[in-house]
Amino acid sequence: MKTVDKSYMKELQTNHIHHNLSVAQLVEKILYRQEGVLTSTGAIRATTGTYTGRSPEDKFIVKDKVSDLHVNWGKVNKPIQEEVFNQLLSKVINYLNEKQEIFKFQGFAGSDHTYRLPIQVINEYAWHNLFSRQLFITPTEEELSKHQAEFTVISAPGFKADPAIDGTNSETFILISFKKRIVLIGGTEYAGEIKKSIFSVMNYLLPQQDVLSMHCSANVGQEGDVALFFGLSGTGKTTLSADPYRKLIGDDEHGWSPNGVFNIEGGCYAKCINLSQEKEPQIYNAIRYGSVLENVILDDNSREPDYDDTSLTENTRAAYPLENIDNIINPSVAGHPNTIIFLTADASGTLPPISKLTKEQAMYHFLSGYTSKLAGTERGVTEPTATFSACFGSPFLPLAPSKYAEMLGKKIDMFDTNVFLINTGWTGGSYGVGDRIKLSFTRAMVHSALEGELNSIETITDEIFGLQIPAHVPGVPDELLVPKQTWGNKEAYVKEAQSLALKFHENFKKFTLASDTIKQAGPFYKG
Ligand SMILES: Nc1ncnc2c1ncn2[C@@H]1O[C@H](COP(=O)(O)OP(=O)(O)O)[C@@H](O)[C@H]1O
Ligand SMILES: C=C(OP(=O)(O)O)C(=O)O
Ligand SMILES: [Mn+2]
Repeated sequence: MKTVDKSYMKELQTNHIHHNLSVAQLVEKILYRQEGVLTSTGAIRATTGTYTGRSPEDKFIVKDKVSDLHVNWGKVNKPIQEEVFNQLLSKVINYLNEKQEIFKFQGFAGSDHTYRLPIQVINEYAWHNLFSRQLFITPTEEELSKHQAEFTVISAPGFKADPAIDGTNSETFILISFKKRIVLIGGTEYAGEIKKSIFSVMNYLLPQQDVLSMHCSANVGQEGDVALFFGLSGTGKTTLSADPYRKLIGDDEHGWSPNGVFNIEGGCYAKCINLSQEKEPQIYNAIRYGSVLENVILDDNSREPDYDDTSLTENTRAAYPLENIDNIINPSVAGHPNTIIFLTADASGTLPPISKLTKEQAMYHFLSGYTSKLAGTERGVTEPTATFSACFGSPFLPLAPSKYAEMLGKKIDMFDTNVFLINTGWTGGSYGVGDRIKLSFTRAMVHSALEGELNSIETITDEIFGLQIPAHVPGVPDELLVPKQTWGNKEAYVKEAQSLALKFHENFKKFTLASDTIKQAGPFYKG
């Protein structure tokens, strides 16, 4: 049991806290408090005002004796002083004390009992408390009776900071103190901050216990074969892990321990943009009583969601517990991965839709974490922007990327895991000219990879990226597999691909400590 400084709890008045309200009670509160409305699906719909995605610029880690030893300070992990944190904490507590009622959820992060973290979330809003209940792991009554939180999230979106006085970047702040074991959130109603901040915490704590924490989804096949899908936001983790032929472990955050893989969460947080029953039936059907729709537009009368309407944001979301998906594995633990898929939504349209990576290429691409940020999930991103996000999740990694990469490398070696790179982005040209590759084709590629159909198939070497492209994938036209063949203008293709190759090399310069074999596993084209 960790020692937790709970002195702040003394200042938080408790008589107005609703503890562990059930889903039904929370739904009732949300409606009564007019925080949200009931939709035709049975789900609640809430809107979040200005902030409809994460605010990475507003996220800080408290610099103290504890964090200073471990945190990889820089653009992602920006330091904030202890005094600044303490002052904001007491302001937020005063703010919450003035509320008539607030909401507390107690549960866990981590479905493997050996590694789980008892957490509590204190919310200003009932709908955020419902979100927390659905996204984290709900305790049994017995577990609840013994529950002692080892990390606390305090979320007070109605409290806005004054950067000049409070020392924040804006009115919004997401502050993590590893010493006090508190996440303090203010100014933003985007619910994703709540789950992703605990993910950041797990990315700090799990590696210390020899567990690799991963920004990936996971599922398990009929033979018990486990697949991981790494990828930044919008690359397809949630969509591709929901698969009628495979049991879902989780859609976003996992640990890989000496026992195997486990989900950190108890629910999913799916994008709703253009959601259809036909293309994504599992997710569509998961949206029902107890689910939370965020920034989805409804028809005024029928209250039917219009998933094509992006007038509030492209980052519309549905939060629901894992049990809302038909085929899941419960508890969300499984063995060691047989196959790892790196997902990238390449807006340049030059990476092959699927390629098989050598171990060195796997390490190279894991460290690179190339994708295009898609509109909506982060503040300020309005069109696809090329980005390199180490380990496919750098916004959430307090430690140096090499820490996670070393652990992954060892595990891939130990379990002889196959690794593929799948481009769920553009084909036939870059963003604006080409199209996003059809989901049905990506699904066919994923199936072939997971069924082992591509392990001994003939391959074509990509001249620019040096990637091994399978010459045939059942259910996918051959010409789609080689990007150059899909482009009308071959010269434009070469220019675009070479430009991306150079971006890879430029980005990789910072990994000075990587071995030569890994450094050499990058694109063939070097300028
Ligand atoms: N070929 C494709 N592969 C995966 N997703 C696709 C594809 N084409 C379109 N999409 C859409 O892209 C989005 C992927 O988002 P999601 O699965 O939520 O990503 P993540 O969980 O990695 O953030 C979904 O809205 C999905 O419908
Ligand atoms: C919730 C998020 O993750 P993802 O888009 O990967 O589902 C997020 O990045 O805010
Ligand atoms: Mn997701």
